[in-house]
Amino acid sequence: MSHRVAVVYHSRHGTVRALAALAAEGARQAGAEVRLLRVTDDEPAGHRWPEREAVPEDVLWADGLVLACPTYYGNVSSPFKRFLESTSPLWQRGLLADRVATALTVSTQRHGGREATLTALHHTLYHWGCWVAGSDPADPVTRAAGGTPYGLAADNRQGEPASHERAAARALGHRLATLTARSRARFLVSPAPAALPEHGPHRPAVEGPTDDAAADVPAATGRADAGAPRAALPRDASRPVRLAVVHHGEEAAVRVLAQEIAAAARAVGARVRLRRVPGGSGAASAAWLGPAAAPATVADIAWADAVVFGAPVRLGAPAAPLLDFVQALEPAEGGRGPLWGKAAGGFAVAAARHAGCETALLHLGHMLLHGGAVLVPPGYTDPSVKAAGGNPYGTSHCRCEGSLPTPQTLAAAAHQGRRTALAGDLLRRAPRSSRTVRAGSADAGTGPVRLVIRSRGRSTA
Ligand SMILES: Cc1cc2nc3c(=O)[nH]c(=O)nc-3n(C[C@H](O)[C@H](O)[C@H](O)COP(=O)(O)O)c2cc1C
Repeated sequence: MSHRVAVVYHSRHGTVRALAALAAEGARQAGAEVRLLRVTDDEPAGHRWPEREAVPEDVLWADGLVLACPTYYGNVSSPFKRFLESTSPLWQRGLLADRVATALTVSTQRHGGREATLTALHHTLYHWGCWVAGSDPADPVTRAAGGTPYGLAADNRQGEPASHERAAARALGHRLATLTARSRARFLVSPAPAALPEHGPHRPAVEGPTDDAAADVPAATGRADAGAPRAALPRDASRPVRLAVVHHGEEAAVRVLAQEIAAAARAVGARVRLRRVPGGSGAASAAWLGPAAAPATVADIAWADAVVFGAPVRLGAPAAPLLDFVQALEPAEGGRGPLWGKAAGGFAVAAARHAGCETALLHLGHMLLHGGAVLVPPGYTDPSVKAAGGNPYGTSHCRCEGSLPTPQTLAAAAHQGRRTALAGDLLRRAPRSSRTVRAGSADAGTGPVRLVIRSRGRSTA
């Protein structure tokens, strides 16, 4: 059974529809089974396009999604937003997570809110727990179509897109379907969450200078691996998945979150490099945190299959040294940089509850899309996310809750570490015929290695 892509569009005058149809064509060329579906316009005199009306169950059916709508006042058009909101009962049951998804929009003014619309569509996808892919920044058709890596942003041409936009739409559908095929090589396999650690002075979850040389040795004293399986990742014949955890900031909260993410990924079988971006004015490190991680290099990102970045929040964005480091990953024009095609995400530490953790993580996400990464946000894919304050964009801690992350936030960080490693492992593999692994089957594991097999709510309807 091939992978399934739903292309859902709203279009009043036909331009979005034309591009959506081309994205569907590109997805089919990449081997996907495709549904092209419309959201009905609310203009009584508007067109009634012939495609079937989308229903929430189409999202359930799909492994991959292209969300396509016009830009209205710098935002998602209201009929399309209504469709997104109609999925709420499925979202509440956690059934929309782990689709690979991308976005497409059209506006009349070149700078009239297209990027705002694309990123607004991403926000919904983060809440669903989907993986967010943009257009390929290394593909010449992306540059020819205006260069946004957030999806496709095209001119309003009354139903007749220009040839460079047609090519970009096809390429977007093709890329989405290719990534989707990888993502569903198997259902995601998540380890059972470890018991919440006790609050108090944090014992480093990853000890000493951490690098891949030590990475095959499970963390001996860490809390993140307590009760977690030792070999939960579906093993590739060649090597385990590699995760780089790159943080800036010496303060305890940042370091502890980075260590927790690293240890949790290591506990499910990933090789991990915990790295630090030096510079700036961070609070001094506490001695009990152990030696500082080695400085991050571009080679660490090139080595990794998945990356989690973290930093303190400064003025609503990640602190400048981390931004500098991510900027340095930008490839030469037309090339693929070290982030390209990899699973990526972030965590943030702010001074106050609403002082920029969300904006910092969204900002980081934009940068990662410029590198061609696939964003793997936590969404609400684990109870720990809501217990930690419910940030679906990445793990976040505010110093108003203490200098150290709460046990709930540590659990959310551990979940993000496992999830990002698992996604990285799937994305690095070539598509292959998949075997459905069902909860409760022998494949689900027995004894001390207990796996939670989470079906993605894939519908056969
Ligand atoms: C209510 C409304 C709001 C709009 N807001 C914007 C806008 O913020 N920026 C812009 O450039 N175009 C704006 N437009 C123009 C639409 O983006 C354009 O008509 C649409 O993308 C065409 O797509 P379609 O051919 O698929 O209907 C707006 C149009 C309407 C009807």
